Amino acid sequence: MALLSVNDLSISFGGLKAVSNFNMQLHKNDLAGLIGPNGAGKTTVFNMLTGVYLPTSGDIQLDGKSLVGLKPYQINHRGVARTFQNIRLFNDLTVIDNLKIAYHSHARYGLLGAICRLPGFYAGEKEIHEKSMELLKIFKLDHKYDELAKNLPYGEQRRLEIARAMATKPRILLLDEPAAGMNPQETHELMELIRWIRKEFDLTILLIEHDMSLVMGVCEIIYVLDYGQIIAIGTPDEIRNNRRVIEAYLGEEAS
Ligand SMILES: Nc1ncnc2c1ncn2[C@@H]1O[C@H](COP(=O)(O)OP(=O)(O)OP(=O)(O)O)[C@@H](O)[C@H]1O
Repeated sequence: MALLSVNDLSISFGGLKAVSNFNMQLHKNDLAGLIGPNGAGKTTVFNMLTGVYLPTSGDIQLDGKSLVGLKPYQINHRGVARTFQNIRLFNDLTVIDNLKIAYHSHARYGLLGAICRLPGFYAGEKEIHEKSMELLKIFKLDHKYDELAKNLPYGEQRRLEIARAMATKPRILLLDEPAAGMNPQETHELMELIRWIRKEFDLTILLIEHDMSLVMGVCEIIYVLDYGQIIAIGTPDEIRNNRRVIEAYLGEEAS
């Protein structure tokens, strides 16, 4: 059975049908891409998968259970985490505090434990600190744990955002344009990182990306959207040579 099964998902905004009959099956450990010209509907798909938008029709199932109608935090607790096209860090918090917030959303001690500073609170805090440092090490940000997020260079902010998503222990990670604003060297390192976290954390990854070197370099299966509809699904080689895909991108260049 597919881990994530998306069936005939559609959404309209007023008269605009932004996504029509979107279907997708992601299996455990898949590394998939979602591409398409500007305005094709890619982020809208992510927003439906994560509960930001309620689909007009269709279903999204994780392990056979519907996610439709759940709040974003509930979907996150079920195992779906994401990053955003425009980085959304807590800019005035330190690097490590950005991670601790994500861990706290899954902390075992309750509000009473925190307010009354019960023993479980201190044990929990120590564990969260240690886990945050471990994750920062993986993302090569441990030496910057004490810096404000806003002072990190752009590529590091993107890495911190992925680390924060990983702190919620997802089974599926959705990355919205992870290479945006990165130079070729940073993009190359990001590719390695994506491959590595998929393997290390036994993760399923779906990414939106305009950087074709990254998409073609890491994704095993690619879904192509144009005007809200899937126009092709295939391996990087199949997609590279697909006439409809080439035409969709040529149309974008011409406009
Ligand atoms: N909340 C909204 N209200 C109205 N229209 C919306 C809303 N969200 C998205 N749209 C429209 O839906 C369409 C798809 O937008 P979306 O942002 O999903 O495209 P995209 O493929 O992610 O584009 P890009 O690559 O430029 O980020 C666009 O026409 C957009 O204007």
